[in-house]
Amino acid sequence: MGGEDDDIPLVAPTGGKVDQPRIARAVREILIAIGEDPDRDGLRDTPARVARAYEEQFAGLRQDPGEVLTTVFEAGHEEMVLVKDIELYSTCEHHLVPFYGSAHIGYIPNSNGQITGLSKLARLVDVYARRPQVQERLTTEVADAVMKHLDPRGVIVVIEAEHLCMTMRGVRKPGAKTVTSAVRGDFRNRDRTRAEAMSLILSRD
Ligand SMILES: Nc1nc2c(ncn2[C@@H]2O[C@H](COP(=O)(O)OP(=O)(O)OP(=O)(O)O)[C@@H](O)[C@H]2O)c(=O)[nH]1
Ligand SMILES: [Zn+2]
Repeated sequence: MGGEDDDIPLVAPTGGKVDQPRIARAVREILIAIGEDPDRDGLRDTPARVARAYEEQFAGLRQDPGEVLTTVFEAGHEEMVLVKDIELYSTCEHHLVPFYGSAHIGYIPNSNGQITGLSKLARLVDVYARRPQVQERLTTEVADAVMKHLDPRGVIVVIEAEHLCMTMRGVRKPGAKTVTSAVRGDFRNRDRTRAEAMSLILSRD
């Protein structure tokens, strides 16, 4: 890669924030490169706006999944807990365009009956979704975080998503859905447990 910005060091932003001025400069460059006038009325504020949007879109890079799953109760419940249809929005790391869909997370608490707040599972999805991602890694990262922080007997994560990089450009196949799963512990070892979770996930009511 050449260009006048070669002397800018490749360092991660500090202070828990993205480097907004740097993003704004880069977006201005992109606008020029596509043949736009970055100083016309409609675009003048766009570089700064994109920088602010990226602050939110990539906030997960600076969040610790362990902090999200801290609220752990002992409820004595040792059967499956399943939160389904968790809406998710992420950014494809190949094209930096969105992919979006639903995540479903089921787990079986350990013999201490340790459970977490239901909202924490949805927050966990956001921590990993708000990063440049591929769907497979998003799925395994959520599963591994639940295993690590809740120490359950098993976890299953299923994600269904549509990728705008396959819809608005490239192969252009609107409606194509990618389904990924990650199973750990009892969900991996016991066919009936996995089948029960899948039938609950696939039931549409
Ligand atoms: N496995 C996987 N692939 C993804 C994901 N998001 C996007 N892709 C794919 O990443 C691939 C990148 O392929 P490349 O050939 O390097 O890029 P490209 O020339 O833009 O490819 P096309 O999209 O086919 O035009 C494409 O096939 C995308 O569909 C994802 O979450 N998981
Ligand atoms: Zn893509």
